[in-house]
Amino acid sequence: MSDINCVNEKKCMRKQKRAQHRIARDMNIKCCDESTENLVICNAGLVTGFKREELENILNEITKKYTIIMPPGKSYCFLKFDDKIVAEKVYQKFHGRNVDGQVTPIYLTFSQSTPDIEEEVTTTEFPNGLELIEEFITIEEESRLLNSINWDNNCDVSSELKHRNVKHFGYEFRYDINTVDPDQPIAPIPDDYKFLLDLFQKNNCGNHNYDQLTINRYLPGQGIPPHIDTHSAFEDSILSLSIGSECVMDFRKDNKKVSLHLPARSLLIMSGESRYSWTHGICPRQSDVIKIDNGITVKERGIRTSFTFRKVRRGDCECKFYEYCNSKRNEQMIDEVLAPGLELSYVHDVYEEISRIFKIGLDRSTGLSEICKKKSFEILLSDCLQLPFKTNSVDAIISIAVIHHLSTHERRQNAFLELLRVLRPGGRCLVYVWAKEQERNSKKSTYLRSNTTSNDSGINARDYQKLYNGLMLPIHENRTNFIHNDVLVPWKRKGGGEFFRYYHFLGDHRNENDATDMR
Ligand SMILES: O=C(O)CCC(=O)C(=O)O
Ligand SMILES: [Fe+2]
Repeated sequence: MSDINCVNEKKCMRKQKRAQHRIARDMNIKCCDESTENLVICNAGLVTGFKREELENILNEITKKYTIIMPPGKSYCFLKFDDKIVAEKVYQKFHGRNVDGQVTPIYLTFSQSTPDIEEEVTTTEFPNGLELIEEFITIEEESRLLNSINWDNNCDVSSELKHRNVKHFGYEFRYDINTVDPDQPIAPIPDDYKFLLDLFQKNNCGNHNYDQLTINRYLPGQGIPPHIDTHSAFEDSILSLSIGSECVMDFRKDNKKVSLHLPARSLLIMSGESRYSWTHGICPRQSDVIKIDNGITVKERGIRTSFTFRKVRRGDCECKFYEYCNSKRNEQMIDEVLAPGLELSYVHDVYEEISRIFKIGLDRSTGLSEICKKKSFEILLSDCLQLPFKTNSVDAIISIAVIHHLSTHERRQNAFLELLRVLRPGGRCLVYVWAKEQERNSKKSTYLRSNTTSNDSGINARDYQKLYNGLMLPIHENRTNFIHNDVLVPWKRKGGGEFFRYYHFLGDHRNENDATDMR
């Protein structure tokens, strides 16, 4: 320990609160003011350069029995002790104080749990289904390909993204919605590139009828965020030919990371597990560390151009990697056993919690009903699956923003049936739900238009998954297109922090339609 110096208490609390919200959002871990056997160091982690050994030295002064969990890429870390008395001791001794290895005081908070993750392990073993063919094309072919691209030609479907330039052939891959429209072909893959398609066939490079090509050009310092190419957009087997310069591409799954050196003229084949459940990305750096025969070295990056060939999918993805799949597979993961718990935690509890801000309401939430009662409004506490009305007894019903909170097709259908049951013959009903599609006649909805920050990162919501009873749900990025049918939508609180509400977006024309499916 060096220079024990307790800092301003208010500042400590402010930092603590901010970190608590971040940890709840990132890890779904609730921090608390009462003591538990878990602690979070809010502002020191692998990203801030905090070393496990330094932390061990500090903790060893108090106890030898603890577990340190340092999530990769995070500026905080977790400590687990055998009992809360020890955790309290550690809190008292270190919260708001300077410790060795950190330039600023560290802030601690208790938490209800610790993440169930291991640290990132770098391996050299290729993910299943990943293959790299070096010298796939000749130097002459490489320069022919490079010369064939005219980046100033705006006739092609091209765009200058924040991170790189791209051109598309066959179909446009829309980075804002992470998908292609299979019904809107664009200029086909140019004849100049047909020799590549023949080479793929000759070398048995996965799916042979590639009909979509994206050319990416990366300047030194540019990259592509980690992502999985949208399952519903493309078939299995995605090929990427590197030309002009080499680079290192990182593959990640769970806590595993594989950094793969892609030499110029090499062909990368991603299929099966590596295509469906590992992310791939290129870190925006000026240079890469690569292995050579007699050790490792640093290679400055040049301009790398990649030709990515894919086959546009028609119909649903049938992969077995459900938790990464945006085709209607998410739906299958939510069954009648999980549904009530999911809706309780991520719909009803949220509305109970926020009911204070509503002025009127007719709801399942006791909080909202209380407010109405106090204002002398007529109010019924009820569940949309069991309406407290006689059959054929109601003239008109308005159901606003309710049915999209039910998490299975059957439950949504039952809600519609329940509305129909109570409605008298000739009665009228208006149902209002969130739609998956947010564009009409190529015009974006107000919801999308009110987004002030562009989202051309190529990252899709899948990158923000949240674990619930073994169920993975993507966290939606507000004011962007809905990529998945089942998501958690964050509700930002004015004072910081957020609630997550479960939503099922209806109306995706390729998926079920809960209302019209009823016969
Ligand atoms: O540049 C590459 O090799 C990969 C490009 C890519 O992953 C993509 O466009 O989805
Ligand atoms: Fe990709």
